[in-house]
Formats: sequence, C-alpha cells, structure tokens
Amino acid sequence: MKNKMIAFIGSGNMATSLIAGLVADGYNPKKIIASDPDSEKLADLSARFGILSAQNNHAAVKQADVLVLAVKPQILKTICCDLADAVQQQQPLVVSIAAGIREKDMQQWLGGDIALVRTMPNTPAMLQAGATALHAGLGVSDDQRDLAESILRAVGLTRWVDNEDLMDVATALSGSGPAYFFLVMEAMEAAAIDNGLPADTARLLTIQTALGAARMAIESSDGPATLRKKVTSPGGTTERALEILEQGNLKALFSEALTGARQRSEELSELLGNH
Ligand SMILES: NC(=O)C1=CN([C@@H]2O[C@H](COP(=O)(O)OP(=O)(O)OC[C@H]3O[C@@H](n4cnc5c(N)ncnc54)[C@H](O)[C@@H]3O)[C@@H](O)[C@H]2O)C=CC1
Ligand SMILES: O=C(O)[C@@H]1CCC=N1
Repeated sequence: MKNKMIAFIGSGNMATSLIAGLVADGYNPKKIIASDPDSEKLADLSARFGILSAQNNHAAVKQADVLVLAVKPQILKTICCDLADAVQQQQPLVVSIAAGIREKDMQQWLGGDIALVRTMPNTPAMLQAGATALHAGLGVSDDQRDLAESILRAVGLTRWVDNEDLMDVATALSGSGPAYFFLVMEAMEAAAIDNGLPADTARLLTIQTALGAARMAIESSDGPATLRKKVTSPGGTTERALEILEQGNLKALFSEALTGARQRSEELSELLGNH
C-alpha cells in the first residue's frame, strides 16, 4: 500500500490526525496529497509533514488511488456532486470519514458503482492511538478492503462492522468517545481541586490515572469489571465513591448518552442524505 497516492479532500482536524499518523508510521509523505480552500492550513501541513498540496479538489482526485473524504457531513453532498465526473474517470477507492452519511447517498452523489468504504475514526489517531470502525460497500474487493484497513491501521486499532447501521453505534461509542473521557477527566480534576488539591497536581494525577487505567484495561487479561473490583477494598474509599456514582445512575446516563449520539447520527443521515 506504500506506493498508493492518498488524496485528502478537506485538511482539518481529522485529516491532520490521519496524515500525522500515516507519516509517523513511515508512509511516504510524497504519496499524500491534500486539498482545502484554506491555503494556510495546507501550507502548514506541507511544512509539518512534507506532504503535497493540491491546487483544488479536482487536482487531488486526478492523482488519487485512494480518495479520503474528510470534510464536514454538511458539505459532503456538494463536494461529491462536484467531483463525480472526475471520480468516475479516475476510479479511486473512496474512503469516507464523515459521520452519519450513508453509502447509498454518497454512491448517488458520486454517480454510482464506486468502491466505497465508510470509516469512523477518532482524534487519538493523531497519536496512532485511534480506534476506527469500518464498513465496506458491496463493490469493494478484498484488496481494497485491505488497503482501507491498512491506512486506518496506521493510526490505531480497526474493527469492521458488517451492518452499515452499526456505524451509527460506533460513531456514538468511539467517534465521540474521547470527549466522554475528557469530560470525566474534567469532572475528576475539578472535584479534586474543590477538595483542596493544587490545580497542577489535580491535573497530573487525573491524567496519569486515566492513562494507567486505560493501559491496564488493554494489557490485562481481566475485563474492566474485574479490574474495578481489584481497586475496590471492602469498606474502603473506592466502594464509597462507586456507591455514590451508582446512586446517580451513571450507567443509565451513559446508556442514554450513547443512544442519543446514535440517534443524532441517524438524524444526520436523514437530514443530509438524499431522501
Ligand atoms: N472531529 C472528530 O472527532 C471526528 C470527525 N469525524 C468526521 O470527520 C470529518 C471532518 O471533521 P473535522 O476534521 O473535525 O472538521 P474540520 O472542520 O476540522 O475539517 C474540515 C475541513 O474541510 C475544509 N473544507 C471546507 N470546504 C471545503 C471544500 N469545498 N473542499 C475541500 N475542503 C473543504 C475546511 O477548510 C476544513 O479544513 C467530518 O465529516 C466528521 O464527521 C469523524 C470522526 C471523528
Ligand atoms: O461530533 C461529531 O459529530 C463528530 C463525529 C464523531 C466525533 N465528532
């Protein structure tokens, strides 16, 4: 896959994360081209990573073996319709990272019969610690599946889902998920400060605790519930805190939050798709 030209349409936060991860993984920066109306962003990406800048989206498509659609869902239809002829001529593998936009809508906007993989990465891709769900459309060959997977694997863990509807669940879980953990960190840090700890100490202890817990969850053969129990001495401090979190219905709240995010993803596909 190292000799394939990967073209990014849109060079914002997520494209930057993916490009940073690919380059850190040893991908040849001269095999990455990016397009964005914001020329400062492009110049910055070029200077940071040594990648190529395209004059415009059409110029990027003309060179693309893989075309990554990394613009906001709200403008994806306009972008796809504008690029349809060029995409039909070039026939790249199209990889979308847009939340909530269905394959059938993108196919229609791009003129149909395009090899298309939907993906839902997350921002830790910047540190090659991303988590990405992927779904392949019917016309995607095994080689193209491997190609899409190897691009996203360069920036972290990948999991395929067979049913496209499950992309909405993955969006709610891992796409949005970093924000939930940041919120928990904010809450823990603020509570520690309220209880008298100096702010810098509260910040550092919070972040390192999150990192340590995540590493234990990844590296241990025990699941999170067992690891939690091992921290919780009978009659001790953790037990008291967990009782209070349970009284506040933390699990029910997370269930509502993820369901809300999934439903928003479904709404976005209705609002922004072709119906
Ligand atoms: N931010 C996140 O955590 C995640 C975002 N996503 C998806 O990634 C996509 C991009 O999101 P972000 O990078 O956060 O947004 P962003 O706003 O940082 O980046 C979008 C980029 O598109 C550019 N753009 C605008 N009009 C354009 C055009 N006509 N042609 C080419 N580029 C154009 C903008 O200048 C901007 O640089 C969205 O579809 C979002 O759903 C997916 C997973 C996680
Ligand atoms: O909030 C959003 O809509 C995007 C998709 C997942 C993360 N950010």
